[in-house]
Parts: sequence; C-alpha cells; structure tokens
Amino acid sequence: MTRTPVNVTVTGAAGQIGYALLFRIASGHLLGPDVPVKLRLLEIPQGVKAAEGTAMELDDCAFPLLAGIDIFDDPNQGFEGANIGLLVGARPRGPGMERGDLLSANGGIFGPQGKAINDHAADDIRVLVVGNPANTNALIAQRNAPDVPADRFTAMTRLDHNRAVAQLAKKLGVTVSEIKKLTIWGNHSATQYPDVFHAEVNGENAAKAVSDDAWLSDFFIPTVAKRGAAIIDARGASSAASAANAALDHVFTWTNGTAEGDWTSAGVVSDGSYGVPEGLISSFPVTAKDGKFEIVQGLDINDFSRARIDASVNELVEERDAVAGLGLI
Ligand SMILES: NC(=O)C1=CN([C@@H]2O[C@H](COP(=O)(O)OP(=O)(O)OC[C@H]3O[C@@H](n4cnc5c(N)ncnc54)[C@H](O)[C@@H]3O)[C@@H](O)[C@H]2O)C=CC1
Ligand SMILES: O=C([O-])CC(=O)C(=O)O
Repeated sequence: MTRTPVNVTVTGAAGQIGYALLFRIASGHLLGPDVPVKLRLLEIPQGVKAAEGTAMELDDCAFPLLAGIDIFDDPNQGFEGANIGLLVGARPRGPGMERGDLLSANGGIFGPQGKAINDHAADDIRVLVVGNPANTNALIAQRNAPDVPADRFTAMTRLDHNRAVAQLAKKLGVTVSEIKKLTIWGNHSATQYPDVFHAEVNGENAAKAVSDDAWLSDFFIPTVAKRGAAIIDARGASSAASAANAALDHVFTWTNGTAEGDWTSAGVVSDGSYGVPEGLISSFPVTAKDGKFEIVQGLDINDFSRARIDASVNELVEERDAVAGLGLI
C-alpha cells in the first residue's frame, strides 16, 4: 500500500458507539476500500483500559487498511495531525431525559476538544460531532477553533435521515434506494423536522405518493423524531450500531460526494439560508462535492414545513444562548 494513511481521531472510543464504529472504519467503510487509516483513540483516563482491549481486538482482525492504533487521554495528543475527528465521547441520555438535558454535562468536553483541534489537527481536518446534544456541541467545538474554517465542523443528523428514509420506504412499499431528496431540518432532538415535500420516490413527489396528511403528522414525524427514545426504551441503552453506521455514511458522503440527483441531511454551519440564523449548526438538505457540503438552495417551504423548521431552529437558538450563558462559546 503506497497511499499515506489518513489519521482518524475517535473520541469515546471505549463506548458502545465506539465499539460498533472502529472495526468498520478499519475495514474501509469510512473513507473507502483503498484508503489506509491510522486510528487515534481518545478516552478519559477511566476509559483507556477498555480502549486498549478494543485495540487488541482490532489488531486481531489483521485489517489490511489499518496502519496503526494509538490511545490517548489528552485531547492535545489525540488530535495531533488528525485529518478526520469523530467526536463521539459524551454522556448518553437515559430513560426520561431529553438530549438538551446533557448540555452542561457534555458542553465542557467540546470546548477543550475544539481548542485541541484548533492547535494540533491537520490543515484539512473535518469534524463530525455525534455526542449529544450534537448540534450545540459542534457549535461549542467550532467556536473554540477560530483558526479552522467553520464549515469543517458538522453535527450528525444522518441517523435521523436514514430513519426517515426507512419509514417512508416501508409506508410506500419500496426499497430505501428508491427514495431520494429527503431532508431533516433543524436540531437532532425531538423538534427535528423530517420533510418529505421535496422527497422523491422513483422520480415522483413523495408527499403526493403518500397522500396521507394524518400519517405524516401523527406517525411519520413523531416516529422519526422520537426514534432515539424508542430505542432507549426497547434496548435499555441508546442507539449504537445505527449511530455508528450513520457516522460512517456522513463522512463517506462528505469525502466521496452525493450521487447526482440526490442529497442528504447534515448539521452544518448556517449561512442564513432558509431563515436559519447565520452561525447556528442546523440540519439542512446538503449535497457534497470535492470534500465540501453545500446547502441545497431554492426549495419552496410550505406553511406546514415553515412552522416546524422554525420551532426546531428556535430550540437551537435557545441552546446557543444557554451555552453562551455558561461561557462555553
Ligand atoms: N447524533 C446522533 O444521532 C447520536 C448521538 N448519540 C450520542 O453519542 C454519544 C456516545 O454514545 P455511546 O457510545 O452510546 O455512549 P457510551 O457511554 O457507551 O460511551 C461514551 C464514551 O465516551 C467516553 N468519554 C466521555 N467523556 C470523554 C471525553 N471528554 N473524551 C473522550 N472520551 C470521553 C466515555 O468514557 C465512554 O467510553 C452520546 O452523547 C449519545 O447521546 C447516540 C446515538 C445517536
Ligand atoms: O436518543 C438518544 O439519546 C441517542 C440518539 O441521539 C439517537 O438515537 O438519535
């Protein structure tokens, strides 16, 4: 193998998402089947031993693409030379909690990590924040990394996107690959808005194909928005394999591009599009090309969608103001 390995830093490496994620990164599902990777695992001191165990198992897989594994408990070392940062490490919510309840618990993690990225990561660093509340944690990291272009910080709403595609495909009796141009707007929280009005199923408008407003309002939107809580209720632990899968999808799309005639959803820094205040990290419909996400422009937003997008964006404004009040940004 002659290609220089890509340095991938994964925080929370010893957690349940980490365990579902690392083996797939090492087998080529993050960047592609011909891109070697070096893993840099970042944990808190109490998590280092378990991360070492995972590293032993990674060795034992003899992955041809895995060029090395290092383990750290210091973010400055963990992000040294990082090309990709997957910020997973955070406290997950338990039954009865909203993701916003984690703001102060997890807010303190993302400031120092943003600063470490600013000071030590490679110039082409791309960051995906998975740890909840993902959008606002991404904002905290981004604001603490003033030398890194803001558009390198993103938050994960791809799991919501994939959940919405799966529910819509089920309703219409089609395969997931027949659905295109679905959008998750706003926050990765119960206020998020999965929008089918621009989605297509085999080239036909998906909302018309559904033709069932009650299903949209009373089943589809709440099922997607509250899926995380439903998984916690059923499993007794938050989504892990599907979250890891979505993180791989997010980065793979970011670096390899979206297919012609399709888009995906990602939490990206708002440029003011669709009335979302500039600087917030909000989910939008995005295309990816040449390693950059672009917000899809020019979509008509009907009143039904407008009210829901505004509600979720207002929540992001409140979260931003809360972390500003805590001195985190
Ligand atoms: N955006 C999304 O769609 C999703 C986000 N999540 C979030 O992902 C996060 C991780 O979830 P799990 O892996 O299930 O949790 P977990 O509790 O199994 O693992 C978290 C790991 O992070 C480590 N950690 C804590 N603080 C750290 C720090 N400062 N630096 C490095 N590592 C640190 C812990 O030691 C632990 O090993 C949670 O915030 C969860 O809510 C989960 C599912 C989907
Ligand atoms: O719901 C949670 O706390 C975990 C999560 O973000 C999800 O599954 O979407």
